[in-house]
Amino acid sequence: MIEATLCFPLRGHDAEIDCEVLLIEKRRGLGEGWYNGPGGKCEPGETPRECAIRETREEVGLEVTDLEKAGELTFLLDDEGHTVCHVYRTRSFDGQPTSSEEAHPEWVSVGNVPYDQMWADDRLWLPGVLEGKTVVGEFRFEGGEPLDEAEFVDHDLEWDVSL
Ligand SMILES: Nc1nc2c([nH]c(=O)n2[C@H]2C[C@H](O)[C@@H](COP(=O)(O)OP(=O)(O)OP(=O)(O)O)O2)c(=O)[nH]1
Repeated sequence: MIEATLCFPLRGHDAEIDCEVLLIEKRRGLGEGWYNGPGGKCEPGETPRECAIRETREEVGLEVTDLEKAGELTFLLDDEGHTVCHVYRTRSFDGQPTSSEEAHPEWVSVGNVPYDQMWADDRLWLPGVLEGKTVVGEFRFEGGEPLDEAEFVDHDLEWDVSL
């Protein structure tokens, strides 16, 4: 199974109207053209936390620290494990988000996340993650590779788990 990560940097107050999340518009690869958090596949020998920090640096030039584990998501494609994705959030970072070949960063109000331009499952778990909850989820897709062209058919979520 592919091991991957997502990191959601947050800034502002906890109240929904004030708080913003750094999303990227993905410019290539899986999920191209959609919004997501910075992240990507783990390299050999790398921990998911190290991967999330590296991917955020490579994609948007931000040095994130104090990552809090917020979720563990398993994506099944045609009943086989395809990707396990480790989800982090953080309020600690240095630098200014900068566009790269892979990603165009954008601060978005957490009440205004463009779920209609994201993976179909994100509206089910990302709001809770941005509110500070933890989640373990399983998401079933059907229709063959690539995952981002398969159909999202079913899910199972457990909240407030210890990760
Ligand atoms: N928000 C969200 N992200 C997902 C879903 N499924 C899924 O693989 N991802 C994430 C995990 C990874 O961060 C990212 C895919 O990895 P990636 O960005 O490295 O993919 P890529 O094909 O561009 O890889 P690369 O060749 O550039 O290394 O998409 C999903 O359903 N929702």
